[in-house]
Amino acid sequence: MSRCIPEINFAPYLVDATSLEGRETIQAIYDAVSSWGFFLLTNTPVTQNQQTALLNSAKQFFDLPMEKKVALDVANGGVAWRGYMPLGGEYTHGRQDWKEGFYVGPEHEDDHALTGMPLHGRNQFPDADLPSMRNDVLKYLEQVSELGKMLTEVLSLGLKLEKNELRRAWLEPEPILLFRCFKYSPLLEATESQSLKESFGIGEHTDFGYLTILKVDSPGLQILSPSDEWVDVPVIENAFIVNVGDMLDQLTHGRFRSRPHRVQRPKSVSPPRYSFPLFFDFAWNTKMQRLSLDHLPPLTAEEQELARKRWANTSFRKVEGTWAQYLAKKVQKVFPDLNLPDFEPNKAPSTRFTRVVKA
Ligand SMILES: O=C(O)CCC(=O)C(=O)O
Ligand SMILES: [Fe+2]
Repeated sequence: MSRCIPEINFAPYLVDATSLEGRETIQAIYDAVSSWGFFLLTNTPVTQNQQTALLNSAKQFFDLPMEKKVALDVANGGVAWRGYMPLGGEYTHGRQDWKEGFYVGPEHEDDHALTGMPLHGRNQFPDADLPSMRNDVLKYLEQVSELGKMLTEVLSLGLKLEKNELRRAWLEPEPILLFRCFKYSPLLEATESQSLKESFGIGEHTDFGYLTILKVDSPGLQILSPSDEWVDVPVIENAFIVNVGDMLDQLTHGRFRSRPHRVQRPKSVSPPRYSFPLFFDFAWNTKMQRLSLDHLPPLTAEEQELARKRWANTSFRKVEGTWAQYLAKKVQKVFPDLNLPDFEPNKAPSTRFTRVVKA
């Protein structure tokens, strides 16, 4: 097994999914998610212009004076969970992450059927100070979300299902999108305490849901290889890092792997690092049911044992109920004072601990 994360060219699939090269692309993605749980994807339809506009907007946002940013604090956005996340505001396994964030979702009108539910509602953009940011970010989100839908078709085909099967089952009427802009500031050798110097941008974790589609501007992301070694993910301009979340691992009986990763802080002499994960998730009311994959060769005993070990580290016990129930449980951790409806059946495997916000 190579020590490098698989790098996959998406172009042949886009040109003709049924050609030999198109089918090889589907197989390469299937192999990557079944081993590393991660891959680098080049030549996607997400335009270079949109990626540059997003990066520039995010840089300008994080450069705004602090009072402008805290005016958009996620705490003011309520359960929509949108806005500015200050430095040190999030924890992974009880340790403070060292990054600032800006959280975005699709802009839901007040009459949207799910407005008022967790993760739905309006964004908090700095419209007065950075009037172009709203459009730059939302357009990018739209394009990457389209990419997520295409990748869902690829996974469907890879699992020898109908092209539209997973899209219909998982993403209708619309996927849940949790989009984040992160800024990781370099270490300040002179002033920081030893424990802070040893901290991560984001500590070791697995992602929670379906699929993460990540853009980064510089190195820092490390993933645990199939042979359990930490390896650096190289930076390829305009490429995306795609990875499997815990729920996708579960739904595929461990055929696709949700794997640990972490982010190192930039060295003291480096510029800040920016990254843009889109947590591309199942639609709100999607029923959580393991796929019926009996038409595929069964997993080997070793693969099954690896899956069992992955899940042993989570609080996953049952796959049942709707995706909303898992998400609400996660949001409830952030907003414990909220009286959410009965979301009991699932013990969400929330590996990321977030700041508590008093309602
Ligand atoms: O910043 C990165 O490169 C990765 C971020 C990440 O793993 C996450 O937000 O879950
Ligand atoms: Fe992650």
